[in-house]
Amino acid sequence: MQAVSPTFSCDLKPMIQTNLTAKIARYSHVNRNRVSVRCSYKSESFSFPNGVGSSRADWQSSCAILASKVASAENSSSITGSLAGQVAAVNGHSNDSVNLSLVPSNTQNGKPGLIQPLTNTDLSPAPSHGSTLRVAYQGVPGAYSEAAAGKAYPKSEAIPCDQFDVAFQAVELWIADRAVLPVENSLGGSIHRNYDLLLRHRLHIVGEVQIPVHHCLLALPGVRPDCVRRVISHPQALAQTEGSLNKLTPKAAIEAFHDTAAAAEYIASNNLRDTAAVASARAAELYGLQILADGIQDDAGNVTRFLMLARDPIIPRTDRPFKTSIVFAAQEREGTSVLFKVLSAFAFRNISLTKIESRPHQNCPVRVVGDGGVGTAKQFEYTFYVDFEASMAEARAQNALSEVQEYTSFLRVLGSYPMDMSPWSTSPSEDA
Ligand SMILES: O=C(O)C(=O)C[C@]1(C(=O)O)C=C[C@@H](O)C=C1
Repeated sequence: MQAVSPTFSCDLKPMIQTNLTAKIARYSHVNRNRVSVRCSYKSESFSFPNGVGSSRADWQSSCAILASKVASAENSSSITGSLAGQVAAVNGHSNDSVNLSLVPSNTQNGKPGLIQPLTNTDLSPAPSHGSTLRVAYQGVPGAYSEAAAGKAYPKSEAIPCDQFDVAFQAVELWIADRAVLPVENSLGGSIHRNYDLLLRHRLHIVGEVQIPVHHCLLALPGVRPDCVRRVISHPQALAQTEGSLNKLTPKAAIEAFHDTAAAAEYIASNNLRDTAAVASARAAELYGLQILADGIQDDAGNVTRFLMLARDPIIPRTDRPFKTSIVFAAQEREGTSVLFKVLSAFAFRNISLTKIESRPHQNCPVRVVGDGGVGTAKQFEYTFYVDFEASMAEARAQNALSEVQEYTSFLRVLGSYPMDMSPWSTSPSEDA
């Protein structure tokens, strides 16, 4: 074992070690007495003074708890960076309701730098945070997901995460109280990754928000559209502006980026005069870019639907329109008719479906069927995601699901939640 501080010794996987060592070093400086750890990653046996188990999961959660103490000490001594106050309204949502200051920013030459999104090496339970709701979203400030988080939870602290998976984990590990993540766009279609993650994680859908997505083409001040050789953005945003980009920058290469606002920030921080980003007007303002073209989405009514996720479900009600989301896999013996039977269970009860999505079955994506002496047929296996317009508090929804259960090998209710019936800029739900 290698000692890294008087109170901490470990033999860790390098990535964890680097991260933790740096944090411990800083933490020790702040409050040396509260860190006392002895651990070993490879042998999977650890001894923490507070007593942790011996599994890898225990180890990971112990790392998380330890790192949270670091974060806690750091937070109480020196949270500095905040973009709050620098940001303007986006998509009709006033920024005065969204606090963007959670993640401490870097400092560059003594000045506050850019907010760093959470990464999965940062995940650790957060310290007590008072009563402000913390909402994880994927992207950096200026992303549409941040606007969605602000619409869903107007008085919240928005927590940027670098990946969708990190936003899920942030809620599971109590770093955040909610996550707001996109699932579909009216032009680009479904965001499949989030469907897969809904199944992999155990969070509940507690609401939905839809926001109009109004894209701009952004570049450094002084750059003309004909100088643009490359356009970067989130793949969904590029898909939603394909027609406009063909006209505006026909010769430019199109490249995918993590999120729209990160693309804008990348251009600004690297002073790229030949590159433009597809992003929001708020991203232009945040990162000091000019708007070369406004409203470049291929359909004026471009809208993205986001799910609000929490550790606990809400109690379904019947006094307002509710939607329920389920996921299921077919029972093998039901064969190809299972989808028809499931959909009939809703149709007979006059329950409208609003969405159906199929994804490869995570455990068994292909099933080998028969062998008539001419080779082996391979049948693709799916999990189906269905949204229907009814509350789980209604008998017709409960009866439909009892019937669906007969045809399925697996059925999970992802959530029963109020539909977003709001005009664009108001909050859809007080329950969630
Ligand atoms: O990149 C962003 O700004 C996001 O919030 C992500 C995202 C997406 O994943 O679809 C969200 C809404 C828009 O449809 C474009 C991109």
